[in-house]
Amino acid sequence: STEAEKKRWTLNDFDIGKPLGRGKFGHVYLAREKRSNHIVALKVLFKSQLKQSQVEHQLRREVEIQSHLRHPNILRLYGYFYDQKRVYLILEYAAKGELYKELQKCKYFSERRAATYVASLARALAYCHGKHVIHRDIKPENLLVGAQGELKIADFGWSVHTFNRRRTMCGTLDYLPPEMVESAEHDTNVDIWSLGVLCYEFLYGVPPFEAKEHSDTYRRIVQVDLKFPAKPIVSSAAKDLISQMLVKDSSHRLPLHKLLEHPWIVQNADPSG
Ligand SMILES: COc1ccc(C(=O)Nc2ccccc2)cc1NC(=O)CCSCc1cnc2[nH]ccc2c1
Repeated sequence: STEAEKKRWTLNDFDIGKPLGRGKFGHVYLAREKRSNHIVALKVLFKSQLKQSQVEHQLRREVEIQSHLRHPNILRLYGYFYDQKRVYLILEYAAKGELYKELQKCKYFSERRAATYVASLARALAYCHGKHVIHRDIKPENLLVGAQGELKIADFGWSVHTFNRRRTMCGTLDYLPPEMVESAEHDTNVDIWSLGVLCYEFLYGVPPFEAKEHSDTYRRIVQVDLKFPAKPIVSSAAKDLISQMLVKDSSHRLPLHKLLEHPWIVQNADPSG
C-alpha cells in the first residue's frame, strides 16, 4: 500500500472546496491536499448516523475492499480518517461528473460510445471478480466520468447508499437480476445482467424492463420480457450481445471475457476505454 494509505490524515491537510453532492450519511466536497495540491473528493459521514443505521462494520469492510482495488475504471478510495463526530473518506475526484446527467442530456449514446463504456465496465468487473468482489452496483447513478472521458464505477457504498438511492431514485428495481428480485443467492453473474441492462439503457435511453408499477417491473424481469423498440435504430450485433446477457439462468449469461470478444464490442469499442 502506498504512503497515502499509511499516513494519518487530518482535516488540516486539506483545503475544502465546493460541495459535490450529498448522500444519506453526509456530504461530499471537492478538496485539495495542501502538500501535494492533489485534488480529491472528501466524503464526510456522521458517526451518529452510521451508528444508528448500524453500518459501521459495512463501511469498515468496504474501506478494506476498496483500498485493495486499483483499476482505471474504478473510483479510488485513497484513505480515510475520523474525528470526534465524523468519518472522512478521501476519494478520487472524477472531473467530468455523473454519467446519468450526460445520458439524460443526450437521451441515448452512439453505439461506439456505448460499446466503449460497456467494454471498460466489463474490464473493471472482470478485475473485481478476479478479486472475488461482486455486485459493484453498476447503474448510471453510480457511474462517474474522469477527466479523459473514462468511466469510473463510483460505488456509493452499494448496499447502503444504493438502497437509499434506490428509494430516492423512486425505488427503481430496474437493475436487479431475476435471482435478486426473487432474493435467491447471487454470484458474479449478477454483474453481467446489470451490465446488459446498462448497455440497453445506453442505447435506448430507458432500462429494458421499465414499467409504471413495481409489480410490472418485477414481472418483466423474472419473465425476461425483453423487447427492442423500433427507434432509435440499433444494430443487430448490439441486440445480440444484450440478448446473451439478459438471460434468466445466470450460468448461461455471456461471461465477461467472451463479451470483450463479441463482434459488437470489437467493432465499436475504443480500445483506450
Ligand atoms: C470508492 O467510492 C466510494 C467508497 C465508499 C463510499 C461510501 O460512502 N461507503 C459507505 C458509506 C456509509 C456506509 C457504508 C459504506 C462511497 C464511495 N463513492 C462515492 O460516494 C462516489 C461519489 S463521491 C465522490 C465523487 C467523485 N467525483 C465526482 N465528480 C462529481 C461528483 C463526484 C463525487
